[in-house]
Amino acid sequence: MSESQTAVDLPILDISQPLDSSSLSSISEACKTWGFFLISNHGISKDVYMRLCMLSKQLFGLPSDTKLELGPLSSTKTYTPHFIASPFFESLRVAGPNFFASAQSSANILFDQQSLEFSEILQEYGSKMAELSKKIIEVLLMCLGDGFEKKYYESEFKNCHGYLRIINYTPPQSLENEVEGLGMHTDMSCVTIVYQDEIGGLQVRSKEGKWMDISPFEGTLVVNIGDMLQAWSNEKFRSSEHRVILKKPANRLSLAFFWCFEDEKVILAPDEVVGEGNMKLYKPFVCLDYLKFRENNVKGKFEKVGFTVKDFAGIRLQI
Ligand SMILES: O=C(O)CCC(=O)C(=O)O
Ligand SMILES: [Fe+2]
Repeated sequence: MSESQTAVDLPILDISQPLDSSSLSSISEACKTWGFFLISNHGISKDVYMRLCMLSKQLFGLPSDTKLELGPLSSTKTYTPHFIASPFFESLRVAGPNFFASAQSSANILFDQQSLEFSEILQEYGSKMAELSKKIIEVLLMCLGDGFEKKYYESEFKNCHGYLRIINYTPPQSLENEVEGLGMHTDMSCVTIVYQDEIGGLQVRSKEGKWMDISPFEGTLVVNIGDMLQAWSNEKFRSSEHRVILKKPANRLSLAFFWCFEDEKVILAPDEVVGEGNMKLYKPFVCLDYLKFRENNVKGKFEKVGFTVKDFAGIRLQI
């Protein structure tokens, strides 16, 4: 089957404009069906993106021993080396809200001379992502109900925080079989914003279990719903399984920004979000307890063992 036949057609939200009712309904629908949509006019210039890519490539090009000084066994634990997520995957985590300081502490260990450029650009990118995340949460609250952004933004989402993962996928040796760069998973965040390069390979699993391409689309970023928001919205939004397939013998770079509830938050869908006559699908749970639950399980393998947010806090009907 050709690529175009399996690509999913996602709505594009112009995040710089006030929302009209037709885009609100297409975003609602996409979040329900796919848990994914695209945003345009996001305010990240091509120049900032290119500079960040260049610096990231430099960083991942360093010798393995150097990178390992950042993790996973070192005190910083910001670097995830190959073979943890997959043989092709490596990543660097930069934590907010002070992205500058977080990037600087990694750069100090990696680079001999001070790399101010790296930290400055990450501060710019990270703070822009935090701003976008806030806007996206407001839009999603509007999707859930009239006036809900006023009602719930301050009381529920104001302590959200974000972190960035710069991901490098090294090219596979052979492309004869489909190669997974990152196995099937759901994100634990409220929302994730992904800047994927032109290589492609990000896929979402349909409710029927079919893998669909999320093709790169110039000028847009990919937004997806995570487990925290699936639970908080009582499944009005879907946290979909997704993965990355390596189809080309080329390096792939992506920037994934995760916007999450604070660790101590108790996640519980408000009655009004659940809606009259509907059942609550999740027991209240503490955010950090879910994160720990996921950490203690082997990464990936969602099909085999139950460890989604549904398994953790879902209310099961007695039949
Ligand atoms: O690399 C990508 O395009 C997506 C990465 C992703 O799904 C993740 O890091 O959770
Ligand atoms: Fe993901």
